[in-house]
Amino acid sequence: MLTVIDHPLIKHKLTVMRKKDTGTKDFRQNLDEIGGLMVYEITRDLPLNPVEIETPICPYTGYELAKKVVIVPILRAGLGMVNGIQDLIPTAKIAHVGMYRDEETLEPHTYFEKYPKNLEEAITIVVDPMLATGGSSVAAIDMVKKQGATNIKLVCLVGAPEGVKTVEEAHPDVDIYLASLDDHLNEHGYIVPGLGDAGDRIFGTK
Ligand SMILES: O=P(O)(O)OC[C@H]1O[C@H](OP(=O)(O)OP(=O)(O)O)[C@H](O)[C@@H]1O
Ligand SMILES: O=c1cc[nH]c(=O)[nH]1
Ligand SMILES: [Mg+2]
Repeated sequence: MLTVIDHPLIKHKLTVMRKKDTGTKDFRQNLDEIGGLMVYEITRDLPLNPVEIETPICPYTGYELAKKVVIVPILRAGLGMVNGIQDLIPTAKIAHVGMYRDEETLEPHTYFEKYPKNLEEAITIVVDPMLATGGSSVAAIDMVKKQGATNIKLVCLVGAPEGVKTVEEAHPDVDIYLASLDDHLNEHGYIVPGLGDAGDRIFGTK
């Protein structure tokens, strides 16, 4: 299922990121902040266990998260979303999936993967600012499923309808969250209106 998170703060910050004159520092900071704001929506259905505690006044049955959360950034650009999410879920473990998209074929190529143990028991949150053709996200979800992950969420900033369709068809069990569903892909596979190359803008490589 696709959820587009509709929030004035996210819209404001995403507009700053879309501006071509926004520099690396502000781009990164706004991405970080949007990651944090998206967490509320992403975590709305996290299961809880009851836990017995003592307040200063009396015994109380409270709650704690029932499952481990694993964040899986798709390198490089996905790294820009990790801090904002981890700030709110400090116990989250981080996996890494390194992937680049071939500029001609638009096919994803994997160059790194590293996971924490027991993904099958975790809530796995795959993050990448850009969902364009969907090739990278589908490949990353294939990889975490191979590691045993069953409860998977895909969190992107900007998505194209083409990419959403591709992920939905390949992985109908995965919930997709976006800050914006954009219009289309151009002839180079870039999202329109989009925000350009997220990795280059985060790391200042262009
Ligand atoms: O949906 P897709 O068509 O697969 O495109 C999206 C992918 O492209 C970008 O990564 P890129 O290959 O530029 O690598 P980078 O993060 O290192 O810049 C982006 O961060 C996604 O991972
Ligand atoms: O628009 C796009 C498409 C793929 N990757 C990006 O960084 N931006
Ligand atoms: Mg890039």
